[in-house]
This record gives sequence, C-alpha cells and structure tokens, in this order.
Amino acid sequence: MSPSNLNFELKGTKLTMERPHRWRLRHHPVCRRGKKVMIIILDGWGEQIPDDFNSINVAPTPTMDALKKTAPDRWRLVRAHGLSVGLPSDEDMGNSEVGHNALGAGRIFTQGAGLVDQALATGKLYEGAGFKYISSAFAQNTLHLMGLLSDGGVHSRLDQLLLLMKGCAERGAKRIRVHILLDGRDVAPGSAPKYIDILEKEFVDIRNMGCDACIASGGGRMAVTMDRYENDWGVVKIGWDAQVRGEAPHKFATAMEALKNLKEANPKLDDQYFPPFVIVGPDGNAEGPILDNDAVVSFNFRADRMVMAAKAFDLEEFDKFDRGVMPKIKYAGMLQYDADIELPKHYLVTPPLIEKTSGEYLVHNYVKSWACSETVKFGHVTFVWNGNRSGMFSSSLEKYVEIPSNKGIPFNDNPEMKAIAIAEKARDALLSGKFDHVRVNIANGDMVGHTGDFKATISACEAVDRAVKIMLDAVEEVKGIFLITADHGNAEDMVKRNAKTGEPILNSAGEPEVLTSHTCNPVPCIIGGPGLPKGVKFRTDLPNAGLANVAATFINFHGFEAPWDYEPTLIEYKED
Ligand SMILES: O=C(O)[C@@H](CO)OP(=O)(O)O
Ligand SMILES: [Mn+2]
Ligand SMILES: [Mn+2]
Repeated sequence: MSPSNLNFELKGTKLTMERPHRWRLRHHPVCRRGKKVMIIILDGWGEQIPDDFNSINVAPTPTMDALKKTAPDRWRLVRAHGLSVGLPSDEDMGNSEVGHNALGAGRIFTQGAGLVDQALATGKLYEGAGFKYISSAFAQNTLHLMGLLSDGGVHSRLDQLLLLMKGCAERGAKRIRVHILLDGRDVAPGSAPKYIDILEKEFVDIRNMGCDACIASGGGRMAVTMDRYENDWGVVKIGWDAQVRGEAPHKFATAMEALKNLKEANPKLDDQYFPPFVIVGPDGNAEGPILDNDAVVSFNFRADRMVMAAKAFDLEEFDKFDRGVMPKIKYAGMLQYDADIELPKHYLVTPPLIEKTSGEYLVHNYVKSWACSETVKFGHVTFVWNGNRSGMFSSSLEKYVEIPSNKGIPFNDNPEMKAIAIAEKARDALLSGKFDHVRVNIANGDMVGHTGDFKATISACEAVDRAVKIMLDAVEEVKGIFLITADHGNAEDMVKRNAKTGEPILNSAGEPEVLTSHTCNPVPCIIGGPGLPKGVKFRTDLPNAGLANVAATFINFHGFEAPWDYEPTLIEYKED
C-alpha cells in the first residue's frame, strides 16, 4: 500500500506531514471525460487449466472466449487471493468481501481475518471495551459463542475460536456454550465431523481449567442464521429459536449424534444445508438456551452473513420476526459488522477502516453511477464495494438497483439465476444516457459453483456468457468502454486437486472429490469497447497486479488520473 503521509527530515529530526486530501481528480492525458463505462464483476470466475473439471471451459462461452483472444493487450490475469486482497497469507483463497473491497477501494487493507489474528496474538482483544463488556457476565452467567465452524478463513476460523475460548476461560469464564454453524462451502462437503472433533477435544482442556463447555446447538450455514442482504429472515429465525430458545425439530445428546442421525435420514444432505438441531442433557432440556445476563459473541469476522443475526441480537426495536421474550444479553461481534449504523454496538476487534473509495471519488467528480445485482450479491457491489458502508454517497448522482433473487429454489435447480435480468437492466441503464458508470455483479459462477453440481455450474457459466453479450452490445451502441473482471475463482475448478500434479483427487469410489469452495486462482481482467482510446492497452510491468489495481484503471476510463495513494493503473498508452 502507498504511504498515507509525507515523511521528511528537517535538521536531523524526522518529521511526518499529513498529505492534504483533495477529492477533485486531475484529468487523464489520454482518456476523455464523459465516456460511458460498464464494469462487470463475474462472481466466482477464475482462470484455471482448461480441463474437463473446469465448468467455464466445458460451457459454451463464445463471448468470453472471443475476448480472450485480445490478450495480452486487452485481456490479462490479476491476482484475487491471499496478500493481494489483504488476507493473512497466499494460502488463503479469495472471497467476495475482500475482493469487492479491493476492487472498490483501489488499495489493499488488512482484512478481518488478519486483524483478529493480530488482536489474539498480542492479547489486545482482551484489553478492549468489547471484551470488558462481555466478560462482566463470566463469573455468574454463560458465555455463548456462535458462528461458522471451519478453517475456511472466509467468515471465521476455527483456530481463532479455540484461542478465544481458551482466553475467555483463562479470564474467568465459568460456562461456555458454542452454537455451531456447519460449513461444507468454504471447506469440503462432509468435513463437519472433523471440526466438531477438534472442538470437542478442546473442551477437555477448557473443562480442566474449571470451565464447563459444550456445544449447545447447530445447523448448516445456508439453512440456519447465515442468510445475507435480507434474502430470507426465516433462516435467521430458525437459528434464533435453536440458539436462544433451545427449540428445534431435532434434539440430540451430542453434535456428532446429530450429524450421524440427520445424514442417515437424508444421505444427500450437505453440511451447508443441515436443519437446526439442539443439544439436550439427560433430562431432555436444552444444554444452552440464551438466558438473561448471558454474554453472546458471534465469532465470524466477516460481516455480510452476520449482519442479520446481529440485528436480532443487538437491536431493541426489531420487527423482522417474533423474537419471543427477549433475554437481556450482553452481545458483541468479533468485529463491528456495519460501522455506519454501529452494528453491533459492542465488538472485540475494530474492523478495517476503508475510506476514500472509488465510488466516493466518482461522486465528488460528478460521475453518475448506477449499480445492480440480485439480492444474494446486491451488497457486494454496493455496501462492500464502498468499503463496507451502508447507503449511497449521493442520492442524486447514484442509483442502486436490486433484482430479487429466487427464494426457496436451490441454486443448482435454476442456474440462470437473475443473470439475464441484471444484464437487461444494465443495458437499459447504459442506453438511457443517464449514467456514466454502470456496475454489476453477476452471481452465477459463484452461487452455483458452491453447490458442487458440475452440470448446473456449466449452465450457470453459459448464462453468464449470454448476460455479458447483452451488456457488451450496449457498450458498443453507446460507444463506451467496458471492464470485465471477477472477485475470485470458483466455477473454473470443481474438483480437489493434487497440489503438485494438478490431477483431481479421487475418493474411495474412484470419483473426483467435489470442490465447493472458492479457489486461489487468478481472475481475468478484460478491457475494450469502441470508447477505449486507440493505443490504450495493458502495461506489462505489473505482472503481480491484483484486484486493487482495477479501480485506478476504470477511474482513468472516466477521464481522470487515479488518486495518488491508489494501487497503480493497469493501462498505458502507446502510439502505434
Ligand atoms: O457465500 C459466501 O458467504 C461466500 C463463501 O463463504 O462466498 P462469497 O465470498 O462469494 O460471497
Ligand atoms: Mn464472490
Ligand atoms: Mn462465494
């Protein structure tokens, strides 16, 4: 990241001066103001060897294939994972939050995962006001920890949960109840028992420290609690009933028993879709309903899928579902999930402060923007794009359009999702002449890729390609410029691979093991359109460029030099 201050020396003394900040951007020497610019984010669309397990390769994608032929001048790859997007290491796959943050902000910020790691390693987490708030319940009441149980590193991490549990027990927690959400989306389907086993083993140590600890409830992340962008409050409600009231249709003595029985009853059940269950003691009573004066921490660091639950736990006024008798709890998030609305009021780790994003610059420079996606990705291209900021910068210069996602249909049953509807709306927005900047997220590659259903993901990719064609035709018509990229990989790889050979790993039945997660692959970045000045092409001196380099690039397309502290633009100008 570029330094935010000017450092200099005066008579041997080191001084730091804050750079004056200006919103007005300088004019670009080559790209003229006033061009219509279309930004297309293909969610979960990475680049990977074109074999039979790459659904993008198998799907008919004539539009995207034709664009690839413009490499290297107008088609290149950019990094979308690990350090390039502010994650702790290059072993970390990309995800929508860090990807859209980087795309919208044009800089790389240390993200929630790394901030929590640091706060735990330094012990700062235990010194903050958030921890003081929850720890006042430790001596007399129960501490509830609720969140995603895996080491996927997208929303949460198991090692952080274990450290937090231990840290709380060391600091006086007498009773801990963990409300687990099964993953199978950022990690292998069917891997939930592995994580439960690790957690149960940790409980032994915790109990030896004089703290009574066990799992209290559970369920799959897509069915219980972790809905987002208000797609389905029913998902949060069934989580609430299990976690707070100790009520669920399924009751078991242990989480392992829950998994075994529910899987036997429905062998096709994936971890992500497990129904809610409650753990009960020998007397049949729930092990850990949430009661008056208890402390509750949601240990996910990522915001989007915890905002709705945080509202239910934190807000006094709440009308999204009937919470029943609301216990008087002390609730904190691992992070604050929405700083603008101070949700939640208490949190253990301060989130990254992502300011001066491209959206705000465009508004200050009178560029009119229009952004759209369907519900399941709507916040990605608005809230996350704007640095996790609710609302718009200017209601007169911006318009955000949400297309309702299908409800109650598995994504693999309708792999087209709303791709064509989004594309048509974007086309109309561009042709209306009212907007200079039209930005969309097309969700299919990611949402269908996560189901692990190969055939459906192929259809998803085909739909994405058709949607791209509709939008590019509109760019052609208005003589505009387009930039297509993705936030991370997913659909391009549907199998687990041997890290050395790249060959698919086979399961005991001799079939390739399904990969439902994102990947560490780079993603394409493609520019073009009749409005792109002749001689503008990708520069070749940034081989390791990543998503954070994209904002400077499209700011250029709008006719401006990028802000001085943004990652460098991907383009250069060469006369033929
Ligand atoms: O569905 C999600 O929450 C994540 C995967 O955990 O996907 P994405 O980052 O693409 O939103
Ligand atoms: Mn994504
Ligand atoms: Mn995803």
